[in-house]
Amino acid sequence: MNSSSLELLQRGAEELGLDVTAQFPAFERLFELLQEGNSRMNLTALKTEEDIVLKHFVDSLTCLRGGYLEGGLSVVDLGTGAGFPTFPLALARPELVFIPVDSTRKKIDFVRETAAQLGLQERVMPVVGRAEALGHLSEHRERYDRVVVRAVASLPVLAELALPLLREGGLLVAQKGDISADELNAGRRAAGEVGGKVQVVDPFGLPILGDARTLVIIEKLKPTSPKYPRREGVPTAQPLFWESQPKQSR
Ligand SMILES: C[S@@+](CC[C@H](N)C(=O)[O-])C[C@H]1O[C@@H](n2cnc3c(N)ncnc32)[C@H](O)[C@@H]1O
Repeated sequence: MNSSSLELLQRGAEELGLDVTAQFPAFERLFELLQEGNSRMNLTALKTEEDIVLKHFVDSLTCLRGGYLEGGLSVVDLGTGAGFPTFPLALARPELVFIPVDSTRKKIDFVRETAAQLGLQERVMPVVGRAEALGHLSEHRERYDRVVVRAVASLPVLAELALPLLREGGLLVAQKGDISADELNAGRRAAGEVGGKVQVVDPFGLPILGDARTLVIIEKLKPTSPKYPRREGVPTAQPLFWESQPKQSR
């Protein structure tokens, strides 16, 4: 990465109250591995250094707003893709343990290899699978402190997929774009249905670029009914309380 990209990374991080200068070599290695991986498979549509720095690295770091990811927590990254937001968060917060989850095996293989290359294999432990299935397995159900999610689905879908994985008192940290009142309303009702409550809605601008983002925090208040998550594909095809809406990833 060139020096202006590193400067952008630090400027973006500073806007979030972070100093990532000590992690520059690791971010540079992550950038290289992403480019190598992208030449073998389609990992990300973002190709320029500036886009990757701002729209992947800094964008992922915004999940740290509000301090909901602090302390020695276990954090599921649901629908991690090429490892976002896991990698930037794991580099910035050495006390967190991540369980990146994705239904696509080749993406999880990439995340596992990248974690090893970055020396993060002790606290980045990827799992291949669909949230609909993992949410019913005793080794994953109601086990985790946090679920973090970026660019995967609408809020009611995220509530149904994530809340079963959280222990009581755990939090879903959903990083969204500009969320509509209808989506938020459906998300609130869905959260209630699966044992949670929307506690915080925090709209903000992506550092440097200003693109609209919203951090939505849902707290798990009581056990999720065993009927959730519904079987594979149903949460997305028929989102709770929002059935007429189109599929959405941000
Ligand atoms: C648009 S990508 C976003 C990836 C990453 N979070 C990011 O911000 O770059 C969505 C990812 O979620 C995964 N995904 C979607 N639904 C899923 C589910 N029900 N269970 C597990 N993974 C899922 C997809 O395979 C895909 O890799």
